[in-house]
Amino acid sequence: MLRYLTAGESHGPALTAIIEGLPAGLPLPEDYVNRQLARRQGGYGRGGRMRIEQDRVRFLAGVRGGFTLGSPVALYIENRDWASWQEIMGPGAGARLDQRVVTRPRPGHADLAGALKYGHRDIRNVLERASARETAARVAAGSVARRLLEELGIEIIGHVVRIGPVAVPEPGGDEDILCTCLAETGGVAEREAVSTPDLSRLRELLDASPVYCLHRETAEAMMREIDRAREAGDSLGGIFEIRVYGLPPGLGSYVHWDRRLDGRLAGALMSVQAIKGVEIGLGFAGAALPGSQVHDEIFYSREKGFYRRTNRAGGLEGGVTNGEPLVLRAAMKPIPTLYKPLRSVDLISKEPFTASVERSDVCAVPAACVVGEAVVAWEVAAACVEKFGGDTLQEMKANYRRYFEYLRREAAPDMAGE
Ligand SMILES: Cc1cc2nc3c(=O)[nH]c(=O)nc-3n(C[C@H](O)[C@H](O)[C@H](O)COP(=O)(O)O)c2cc1C
Ligand SMILES: C=C(O[C@@H]1CC(C(=O)O)=C[C@@H](OP(=O)(O)O)[C@H]1O)C(=O)O
Repeated sequence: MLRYLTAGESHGPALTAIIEGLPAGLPLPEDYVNRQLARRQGGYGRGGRMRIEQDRVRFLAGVRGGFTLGSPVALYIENRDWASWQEIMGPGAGARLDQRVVTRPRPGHADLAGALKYGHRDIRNVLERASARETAARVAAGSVARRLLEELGIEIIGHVVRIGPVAVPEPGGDEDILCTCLAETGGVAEREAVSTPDLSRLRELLDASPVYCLHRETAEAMMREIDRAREAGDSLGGIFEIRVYGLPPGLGSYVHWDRRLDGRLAGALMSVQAIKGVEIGLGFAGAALPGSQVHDEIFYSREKGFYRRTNRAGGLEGGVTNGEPLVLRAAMKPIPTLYKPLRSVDLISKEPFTASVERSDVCAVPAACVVGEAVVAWEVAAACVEKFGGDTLQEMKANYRRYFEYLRREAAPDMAGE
């Protein structure tokens, strides 16, 4: 079983995670994880904190000579902002603590609900852990899962499909992803067509840039919208889409509610801070259509085996992967910390106030998309470990190969050479 826990406060010394259940022998360079951490930090619309942090992972346990040992992997990401917060966050926090107590809950954040739940009179005790700073640890853990999936030929790609009122026109189809990459500086890279079987160019583009969207014009309009929100002291949410390619049929199960992969994926995405909706395949649009326009008809040829011409189910039927790419979308609400003040009430004095803000992201949908890729990678890798098991990567790959041989024998005898 693959599992992980994270710990760490936003302005504490560091974030940590412990991962358990990885096979031994998985090549795991720190730089691989660092590339994903850098992608999460980027994206148009982020605030001042991202200029302070330079997230880099350090493996404290479970990795030796660049390979996993089969023992728990402990990882560590330093908070550079800690240097400015030691007096407030450190064990010696004393006199200054009284002056810096936070008693003004922000609507939309965990502040009020968290303070009431845990009996805190200083909202800092809530916001430090509720903060999406924690997603750096989740991306690090998810990158480890992603590395494992790469060994099995499984690819994960995410892209932004909506920022506030600006959405990409319907993507062309399942066959092609048209990708436009935007650097944080606002530079727009060449528009390129990338076909799904050849994902290497797309991966290169995405590695180079954290902000991406299917269409150049739309991406530019999204950035203008973020500028407008910043000038108005407001914030924006949006939607991102995650696709997973190269999956075998048969991950997850219909036999029990908590083994359904659709539920696990939706839960993982929904657990990301500020995510308020998740769709699989057609999702909510399917509710308005007749069944004949929703379900993916099944075809068979001796060369291909069973196949579909459409993928409206988003790669999942009965909570089980059906061999088509996974297509998942998540909706993020606008950032709750606003420069434009919203009304609230002081936790202690009960006096009404309008909030003042020191710094905040205006829009973090591209960053959330990278987090989305990570949590999806985690769930898919967990399902692979369940199905293919193995104490070593070699054993897991051999089990994986045998399963494919079985599928070929059953479904496409010609491909198995029979
Ligand atoms: C990558 C990322 C960055 C975020 N940045 C901020 C931020 O700068 N300010 C803020 O108030 N909320 C930010 N949020 C959202 C809050 O963390 C989130 O709204 C809060 O934890 C409450 O949880 P909920 O929105 O799921 O109810 C961010 C979320 C993500 C995923
Ligand atoms: C630190 C990160 O995001 C933070 C998430 C966050 C929140 O309330 O969720 C609030 C902001 O923190 P601060 O108040 O320190 O600027 C963001 O910068 C990060 O993504 O690494």
